[in-house]
Amino acid sequence: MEPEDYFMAAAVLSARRSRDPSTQVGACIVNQDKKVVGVGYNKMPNGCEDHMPWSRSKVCHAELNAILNKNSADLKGCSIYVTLFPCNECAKLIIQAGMKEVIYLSDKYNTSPETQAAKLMFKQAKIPFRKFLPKETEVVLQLQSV
Ligand SMILES: Nc1ccn([C@H]2C[C@H](O)[C@@H](COP(=O)(O)O)O2)c(=O)n1
Ligand SMILES: [Zn+2]
Repeated sequence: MEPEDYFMAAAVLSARRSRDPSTQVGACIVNQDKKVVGVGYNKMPNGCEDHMPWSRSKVCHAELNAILNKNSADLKGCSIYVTLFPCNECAKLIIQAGMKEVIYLSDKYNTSPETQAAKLMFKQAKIPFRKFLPKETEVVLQLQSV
């Protein structure tokens, strides 16, 4: 499997863990040695999921969780693979973490103020973003041994 397909597949698989009834988002952070250093998905804060109804305003975004789940000292020069274009709040985190590029699958909220603001900040911070173009369009996982 091509490395980039693997990294986006990791983001897609991570998104499968989200309990968001409407949009499941995954993120996978990769360092300059092409090693995965953090993955995450959108979820309610730890310990809150069973006590509060799902709320968009309280959810921790996939990018935030991937950053907080990092297994390296810092994320400078890393790439982030996301299944949905980052919002303005996540864009700030990505910029401040020193990441070097954003690769996204969906841009379904392209016209929203949050996405427009995120794009403006990435441009000003000179962080390129590009739509993911897969080599393989489908990954089949067999989890049962035969
Ligand atoms: N870059 C993003 C954008 C959104 N999310 C999360 C936040 C919500 O859980 C969901 C969006 O819900 P919708 O407005 O489609 O009902 O996705 C994220 O984690 N990262
Ligand atoms: Zn966000």
